[in-house]
Amino acid sequence: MHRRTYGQLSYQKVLLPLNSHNSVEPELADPAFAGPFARAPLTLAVEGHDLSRRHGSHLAVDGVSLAIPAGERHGLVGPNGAGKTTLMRMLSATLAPDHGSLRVLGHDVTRHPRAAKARIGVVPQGMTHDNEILVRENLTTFGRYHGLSRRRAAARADELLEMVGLTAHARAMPQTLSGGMQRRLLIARALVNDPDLILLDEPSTGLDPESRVMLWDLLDRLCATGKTLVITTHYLEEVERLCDRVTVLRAGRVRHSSHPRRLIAATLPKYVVELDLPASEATVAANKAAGNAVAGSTVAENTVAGNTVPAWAGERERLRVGNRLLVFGDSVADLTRDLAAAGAGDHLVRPASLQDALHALDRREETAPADPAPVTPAAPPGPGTGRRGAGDRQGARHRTRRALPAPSPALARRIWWRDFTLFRKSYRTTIVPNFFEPVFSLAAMGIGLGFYVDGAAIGSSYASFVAPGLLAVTAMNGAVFEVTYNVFVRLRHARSYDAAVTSPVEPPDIALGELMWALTRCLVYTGVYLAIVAALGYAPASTAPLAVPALLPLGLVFACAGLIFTGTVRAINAYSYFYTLVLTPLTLLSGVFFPTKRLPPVLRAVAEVSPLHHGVELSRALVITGDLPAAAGHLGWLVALSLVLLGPALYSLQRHLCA
Ligand SMILES: Nc1ncnc2c1ncn2[C@@H]1O[C@H](COP(=O)(O)OP(=O)(O)OP(=O)(O)O)[C@@H](O)[C@H]1O
Repeated sequence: MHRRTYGQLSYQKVLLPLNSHNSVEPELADPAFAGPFARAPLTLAVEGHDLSRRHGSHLAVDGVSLAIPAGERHGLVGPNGAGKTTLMRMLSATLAPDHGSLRVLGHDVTRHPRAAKARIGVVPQGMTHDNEILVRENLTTFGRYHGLSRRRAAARADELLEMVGLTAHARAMPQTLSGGMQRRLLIARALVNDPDLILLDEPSTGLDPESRVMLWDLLDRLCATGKTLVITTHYLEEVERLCDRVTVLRAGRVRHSSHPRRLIAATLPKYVVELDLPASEATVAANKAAGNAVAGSTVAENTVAGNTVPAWAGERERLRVGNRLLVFGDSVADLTRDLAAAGAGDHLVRPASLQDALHALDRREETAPADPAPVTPAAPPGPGTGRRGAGDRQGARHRTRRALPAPSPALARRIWWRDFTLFRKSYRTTIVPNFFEPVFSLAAMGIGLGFYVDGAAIGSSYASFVAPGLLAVTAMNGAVFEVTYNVFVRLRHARSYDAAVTSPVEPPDIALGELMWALTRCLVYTGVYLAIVAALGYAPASTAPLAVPALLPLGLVFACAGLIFTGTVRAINAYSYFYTLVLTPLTLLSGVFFPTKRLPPVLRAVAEVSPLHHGVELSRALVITGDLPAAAGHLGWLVALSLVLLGPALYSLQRHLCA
């Protein structure tokens, strides 16, 4: 059924529409955010020179140079841990190299990551869906991150869902899809911005054979329109089938780079016959000890149909992989004749594959005298694919630093919108704790306990005293919850921010968007609570409505503090310290339930500099006494503190998302 959805018709629909300037909202159409329409003709899609990157003390990418012509399909292969994903993250402008220079689609990725990302599509290795929103919303939200208008993003999502055969699942949650369907969703998301360069990190993992063929078909069609593909995969037949060029990485270095067939031809004869060897443990051990896995070595005790291998294989190149023996030759007829003469019966003779070539090259390197120089046939024009020596890197003057971008309010609004979309669906579950908790506290502490409290000591009824204090607590709690647990889960577990930063969204945009959403919650909850307090007659001053906007700086202080804390914690349990050792004592001791002058002097001094205390006093000044000068003093203090915390909060996610 879904085969047809990959067909020519839907594909054409998907590729064409974004070339219109009208599809991107004007506020995002500036040179720094080039958007999908900045399409100068390019000869090289990727120009990387001497790229290195460490993760801690481990050198994951070590002096890699790459030149990928526009329109090329480039395969990156290598064993686990070779550095493919690290290199792909550099190409996607989400990870800066420690050393070296990298231009992608004409943009220096360390200086202008947004401009580069606007023209790149990324299919990541991990499942980085936004699991809090629906399948279709994943695509519309991502379209919004790329600057599409709401209507355009919706239309684009429908086109892409149809193309990858997920229309019937548009209203499902991503985690309910099968693994292969989830990967198709990732592929659709990568195409939202009609990218010029598509980076696919193991895209066919988890796809069934039919879906894999469909993926290849789709990639063929994308390439036919001049798009550049870079694919990492462990399926080498996929590279042979798809790629114009393959780069082989090992231990972070380029070992080989060539057209797959040229690499095979430069390494091995054209054909191979594959034979099962008797696999007695003694034989395997003896072969290993004698180094018989190496092409051309003696395999005296291995026999095929009673003949020793050398007797019929002659001087042919041989390669042992496990219990299989591969014998190579340039002529099918010769191989077949010799096998028949040896009485080996029918055997499949097949063309030598990339897998065979890489095995042979690995074995040669393992046994060759130490010579790190890679085999690099036929490099394309450009900076080349070789590796500079360690001396060159040590001599490199500059250490590459990724620019810290200023937050974009337009993109932050899209993060805010995503949170709002989620809230619209789940407000019933958050409404109870956030709306009613302060009301219950007022009823129990203010009205109930207040019956036993001498109102004369505080100059008003106890409930009137507690009500504005709880308003400040509501502002604090409303703001802080969003940037602690929720942001932590998106950052560390769901990893949906990892996906967002492959679009022009940068970590400070996410931080700003989350702060804006925290303030929205603060505004809504304090507004509703104040309305209840006023209805009960505990907000006598005419200035009381001003308390809602005036408490926003208090919310911002705690939202910034929560976000900074979130940027430092590794485990969600750490929040119990934050809530138990910081927020609870503040709530109990900052003058909400009794005047701070009742505290011992040291504790009183600490309590009275706390932002919550200033929020409580600000709230009382506006809700009870209407004392505007006193309110202005507390407000000024809170504004100053929030400005101090804002910078660190905006960059608190940078280290996690771009390192
Ligand atoms: N964020 C990180 N922190 C610490 N080490 C890392 C990080 N990312 C990668 N590494 C290490 O860097 C090396 C290269 O990892 P990378 O994921 O780039 O390899 P890969 O070739 O993509 O591997 P695979 O084929 O398994 O996906 C590995 O040793 C890995 O453990």
